[in-house]
Amino acid sequence: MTEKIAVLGAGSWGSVLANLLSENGHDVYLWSHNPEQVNILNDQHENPKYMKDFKYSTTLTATGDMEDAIKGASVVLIAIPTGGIREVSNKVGTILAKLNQTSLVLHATKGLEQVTYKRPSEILAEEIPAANRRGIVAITGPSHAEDVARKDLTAITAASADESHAKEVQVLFNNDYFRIYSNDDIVGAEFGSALKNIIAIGSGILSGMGYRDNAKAALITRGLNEIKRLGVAYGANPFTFSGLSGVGDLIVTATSVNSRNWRAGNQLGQGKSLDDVIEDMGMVIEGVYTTKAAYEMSQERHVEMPIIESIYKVLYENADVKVIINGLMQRHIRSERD
Ligand SMILES: NC(=O)C1=CN([C@@H]2O[C@H](COP(=O)(O)OP(=O)(O)OC[C@H]3O[C@@H](n4cnc5c(N)ncnc54)[C@H](OP(=O)(O)O)[C@@H]3O)[C@@H](O)[C@H]2O)C=CC1
Ligand SMILES: O=C(CO)COP(=O)(O)O
Repeated sequence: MTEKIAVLGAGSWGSVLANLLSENGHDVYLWSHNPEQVNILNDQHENPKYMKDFKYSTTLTATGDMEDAIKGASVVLIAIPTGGIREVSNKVGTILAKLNQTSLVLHATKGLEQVTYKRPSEILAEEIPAANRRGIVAITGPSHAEDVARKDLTAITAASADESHAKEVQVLFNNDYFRIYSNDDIVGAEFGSALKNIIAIGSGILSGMGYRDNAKAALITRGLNEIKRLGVAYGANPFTFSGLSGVGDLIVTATSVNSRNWRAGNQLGQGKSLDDVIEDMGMVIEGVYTTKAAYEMSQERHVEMPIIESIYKVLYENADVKVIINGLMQRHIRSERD
């Protein structure tokens, strides 16, 4: 069945998901706050800042008017970085209430809010009145926008406390190259997808310093342990971290040159400053901000996370990476299962 779907956020991920949904036959409105970007998307079917050389479907409509995008949409998908999701969700809530409309709300954001430590779905629940949302679903998992754009085989997770909503999302997105699994543990799915970005930065740092595959495997495996520990302390199901939103997303981000988090780490490992890395990337590096939130959360709940704490010290306290690595390797010896 054809649905009207609003996709909010025309960066790399929002625009590629909108394109996929449009090619799946839905009536898709892609909202951007940048009028110039809207014009180029509608006239030339391109999004040069975010997806160089990619041609979007001619059936996709871009708009700068959020109300126009949302009006009559059964589904609203928010694909905005964590730093902007509260502001955009608040606008969505206001518009839905004004229209007296109830929609299924999805998000594709991977991070934790600064200061509040809230997950994206918690922010949506606070900003969009309950009467105007039928449910909240997180779509997350190993999925570089560049790979989805070229129709590479991709499998991700739709997670919702009410799994029936996640199942609705499966039907909207599934096609012959994009497959969605459902999960009822939205807490675990959001923790896994937020925290993997920190480990991806660490993996990039190691590569930038010349370390190779053994180091990467050690970091990913022990990093996953820390992700799981913090997630479980905040109510996640440990099983979720073995799935697509856990180890799956960790693999794709911590091993790929397509990952902005990995690339940021790689440049840091080669000696570039964090400010220069952020400026040159021109796209969001979620892990930089999530590192701060995760470190503070681990302190609050007394969860031991030596790797994430080390990455925090490198990013925020200008710690010497070689000294940090030495400290990690010389920690007290212990059982793998502790
Ligand atoms: N790229 C990917 O492969 C994937 C990304 N994700 C996640 O999706 C989320 C979005 O990432 P992505 O699309 O890659 O990010 P990008 O940096 O590519 O694009 C971000 C987009 O959001 C817009 N934006 C940011 N803040 C606001 C705001 N307050 N109001 C309106 N628009 C805003 C930006 O506008 P402007 O151009 O004006 O800055 C830009 O269009 C992130 O959490 C990311 O981790 C998840 C899976 C895959
Ligand atoms: O989440 C992603 C892939 O699943 C994208 O990761 P980056 O933001 O590091 O590019």
